[in-house]
Amino acid sequence: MIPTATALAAIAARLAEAGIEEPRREARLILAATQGVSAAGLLLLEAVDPQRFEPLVARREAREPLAYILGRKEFWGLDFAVSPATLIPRPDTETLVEAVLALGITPARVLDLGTGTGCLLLAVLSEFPAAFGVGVDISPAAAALAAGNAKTLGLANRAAFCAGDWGAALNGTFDLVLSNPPYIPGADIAALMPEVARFEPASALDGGAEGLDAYRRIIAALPRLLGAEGAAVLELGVGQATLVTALAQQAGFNATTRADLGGVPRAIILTRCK
Ligand SMILES: C[S@@+](CC[C@H](N)C(=O)[O-])C[C@H]1O[C@@H](n2cnc3c(N)ncnc32)[C@H](O)[C@@H]1O
Repeated sequence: MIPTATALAAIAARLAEAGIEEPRREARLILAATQGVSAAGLLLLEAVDPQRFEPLVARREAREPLAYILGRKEFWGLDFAVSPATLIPRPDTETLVEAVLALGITPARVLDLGTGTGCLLLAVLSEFPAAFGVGVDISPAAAALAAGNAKTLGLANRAAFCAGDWGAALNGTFDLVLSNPPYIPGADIAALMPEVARFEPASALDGGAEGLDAYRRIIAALPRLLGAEGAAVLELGVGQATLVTALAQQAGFNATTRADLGGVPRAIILTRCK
């Protein structure tokens, strides 16, 4: 055992050396998780066991994302299990939940294409207690992860998850279609931070040559999947608002955008042109 303060300082120094942006905060989170206490509880621990934290610190030094190491990530105030099968939920994606709430509708049937952890669908279901949702992902492991999250969050009776290629296997229409598709141009992925480029799956990131492949597929499916009064809310990558708006308008949709906290148009809201 070593004194907690000594361990904290040593871990933070190693993480800083590895280029981690918030080394002390992450050191605290790793220590707390491995000693089985909360971050506040760590203050009361006089000594910690290095054997427990060492393997996790080594993984983080190698730039594996903290969320994969701890296996959890918060989104919209809800706790999600995460795994390398899919993207780690991002705060920017909460802009889509805000956009849904701003629509002023009460959706009964919600579809989430590329559901990943299920974070978007489950956050929206948590806001609409009478809604039922379907989440689809090309990765069976992601669909299973999302189903587990629905169960943990007490939403399993209102959510179904399946593996599939966007909406290809689905029949029927939805009041709300959500998607945070892969939208990074393929050639840009290698230059992203190591946590993303080396650890998050290409299937969750790679949007093809211009980053627009998934939008083309999803927008083409919307006329069939969206009810007459329905709305689709899709996440946008930086600088994609104009191009995705053009794709949506060509397909017969009105498009508006909503900015994230950084002022970037992050969500595009599509409704049928009347
Ligand atoms: C950017 S991630 C978003 C995950 C989650 N919705 C979120 O917001 O954190 C994109 C997701 O789309 C899934 N995906 C990629 N291609 C797909 C396809 N053809 N059909 C269905 N899902 C697909 C990926 O496996 C990944 O989970």
